[in-house]
Amino acid sequence: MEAEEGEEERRILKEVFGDSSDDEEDEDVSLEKPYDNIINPNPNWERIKEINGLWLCRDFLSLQQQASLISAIRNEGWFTKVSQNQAMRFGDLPVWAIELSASIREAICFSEYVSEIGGEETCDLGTEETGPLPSNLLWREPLFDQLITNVYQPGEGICAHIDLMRFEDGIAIVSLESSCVMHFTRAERQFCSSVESGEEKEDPLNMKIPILLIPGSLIVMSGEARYLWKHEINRKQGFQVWEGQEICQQKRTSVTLRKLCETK
Ligand SMILES: O=C(O)CCC(=O)C(=O)O
Ligand SMILES: [Fe+2]
Repeated sequence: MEAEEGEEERRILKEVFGDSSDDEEDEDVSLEKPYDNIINPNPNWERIKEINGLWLCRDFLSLQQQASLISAIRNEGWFTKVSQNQAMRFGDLPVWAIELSASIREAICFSEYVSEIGGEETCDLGTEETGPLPSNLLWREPLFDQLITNVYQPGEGICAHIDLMRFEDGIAIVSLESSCVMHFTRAERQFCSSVESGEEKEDPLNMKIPILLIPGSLIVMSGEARYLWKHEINRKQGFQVWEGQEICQQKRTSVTLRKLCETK
């Protein structure tokens, strides 16, 4: 069984990177490495303009890093049966998750952000107002001490929710294996009554904001995005639509990193 799994991993790596048997340069694609920590030197961050505190980095992990992260998760042995679809860790995280947290911090603090302040495009280096995480969260220690890995089969998702208050502000989600659309809706939806009919009409601001999470992408939520908006992944027929096309669903894995609130 283990030998079969090793064979399967080699087959996937070969599919992603080609046959590297005689190529010395490719020898660092090692299954032994917990997680390949060479970060993208220039990740592209996108501020989601409708939602304060929501940032998306589509090119956070290279194909190689995604493969080594998937391999590290698989090596944990958490998901040996199809019925196992979630694993949580608190406190001391696996080495690959500590390295992933370090990569998240680096991707945030070494990037330049294009943001719109007063209608003008400006480039800022991770300042409180413009970066994916305010500096008090970015530099806390540890950045994250709680991990959830979720595995979703086609059709499976997660209901609209706000993450529990026992977690601090500043939450990161890394997507792997396949794309999905995550929808954000305001936690307190507002209604206004129509004078004529007495019916409740939804405020136009009560939008549902779709975000495409591709494999290797990272989203970071803080402030309003974390506390005032719910997020959900509805993978029922008709909900996973992007640019007018229903996404072809496959197995998806995600890694959510959070920090537990201090207990008094
Ligand atoms: O799988 C995801 O992308 C989201 C997971 C999530 O929202 C959670 O675990 O709270
Ligand atoms: Fe969540």
